[in-house]
Amino acid sequence: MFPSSDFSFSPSSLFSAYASLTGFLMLFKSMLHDFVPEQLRSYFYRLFDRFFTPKSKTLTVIIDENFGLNRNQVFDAAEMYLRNKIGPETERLRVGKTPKQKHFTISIEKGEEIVDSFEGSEVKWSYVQSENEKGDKVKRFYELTFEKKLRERVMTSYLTQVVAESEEIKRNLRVVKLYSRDVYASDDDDGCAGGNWGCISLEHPSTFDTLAMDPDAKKKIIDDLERFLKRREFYKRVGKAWKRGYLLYGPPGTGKSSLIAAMANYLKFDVFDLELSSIYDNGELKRVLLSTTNRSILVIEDIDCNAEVMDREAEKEENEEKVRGKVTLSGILNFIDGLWSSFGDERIIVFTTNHKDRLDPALLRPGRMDMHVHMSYCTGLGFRVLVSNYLGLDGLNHPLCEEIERLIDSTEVTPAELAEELMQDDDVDVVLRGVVSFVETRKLERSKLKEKVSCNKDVVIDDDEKQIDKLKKKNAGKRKGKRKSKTY
Ligand SMILES: Nc1ncnc2c1ncn2[C@@H]1O[C@H](COP(=O)(O)OP(=O)(O)OP(=O)(O)O)[C@@H](O)[C@H]1O
Ligand SMILES: [Mg+2]
Repeated sequence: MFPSSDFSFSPSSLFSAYASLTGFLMLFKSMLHDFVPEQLRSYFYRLFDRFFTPKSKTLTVIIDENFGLNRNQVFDAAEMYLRNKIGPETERLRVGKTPKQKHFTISIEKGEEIVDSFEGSEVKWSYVQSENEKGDKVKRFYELTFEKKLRERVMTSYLTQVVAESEEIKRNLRVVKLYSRDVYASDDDDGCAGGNWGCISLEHPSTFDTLAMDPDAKKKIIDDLERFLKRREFYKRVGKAWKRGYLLYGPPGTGKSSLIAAMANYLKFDVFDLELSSIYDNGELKRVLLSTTNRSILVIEDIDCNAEVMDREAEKEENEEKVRGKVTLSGILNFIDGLWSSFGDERIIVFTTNHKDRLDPALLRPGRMDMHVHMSYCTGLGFRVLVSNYLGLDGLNHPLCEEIERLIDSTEVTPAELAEELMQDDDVDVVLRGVVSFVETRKLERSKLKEKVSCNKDVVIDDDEKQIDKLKKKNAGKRKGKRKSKTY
């Protein structure tokens, strides 16, 4: 063992060691200059640099705005990704918005840095903008700096994660479009896919939160949509086109169209609303459908009401001449699961009908429409959603709600009718009394109607009508009186 004092260096010994090393290096350089031919000198200089320049532990990757003649996808992804990573230490930001944008766009200013974490280590982003002598911007790029040991992981996992997250952010910010063949170019049509369709922004406010329907059925639809989105590889593996069909059926005003809007807003998918009566024949149908885009919902409302869509039996009987100039069910089915169905990705097809029983069995065959969703009359639980949306009230907190829920569960009222009632007044008590009288009246009407049907009576029972009238008047009176004296 050496005594510890043998390892200590005095400042003077350090200085003299440094002086001799510097002297040696200068002598080496001058020898190099005098004795080594010029061609070999640069090689020795590089060798010299490599040994004596301190090694950096970090690596910096440059992400240019353009990649060849194209935009660099990683640059665009970084720009989007970093918006959500701006921390309190950032000192300068840029903010902007076009008239059509709903949200502000925030980005970092040149020279600013953003620190992100990846697998427990720091990665540092800085935004650089080079300028020429006149001050014109000539190049924009990001520098991504991280420890060298992370190189493989950053270049694969981290950058993949940046691109994926930026796609998700873009999807959430995207304005959903409603396409129709009846819409022509308007101020609002930027970003329309073109083709045979015009488009406007889908401003429908319906979401799964505002939709009054059985909570289990709602959850089933959301889960189904989620599963569908995640199954790109699955569809490829089993050799099925990546699309999903929903048949929404139920009486008018039960929320079929609202559900479509909720699906579009949830998935951020554009909606292509196809009016079959505007299509001349199967050939045109094919052209029109081929010009729809991926990640979209194709909607054909009231499929049973399209007189031109003949049932298959009738279609078989028609000769070719007659079928030309018509949209046939076969033409549509060919796009659902025939040869033409495999075009495009992430497609959703929705048919709606008020009368499922009138549909051709070919359309109802298992596997054709993947999910049949019954939009039924409002239930007590559905009413709670409406009360919360329209009155901003937790339904359970109002004494009348329990009575209404009970009434609703035992009669047939649509969410549309209840929504209408809930908008009648600003006073919550007045509104809920109105709902009670509306549902009571409906219940009485329904029971009398049923009675008439079951007894096969043609006679309208005067007393019943009077009773309904009386009830209506009484309830209207209740509503007026309520304005003066508040009970709840
Ligand atoms: N389930 C629901 N949840 C919330 N609001 C609803 C619901 N159903 C209907 N409404 C309200 O009623 C209006 C009409 O509903 P919607 O157009 O979705 O019904 P629909 O089933 O498509 O009717 P139709 O068969 O006549 O096309 C909606 O704008 C919404 O305000
Ligand atoms: Mg509808």
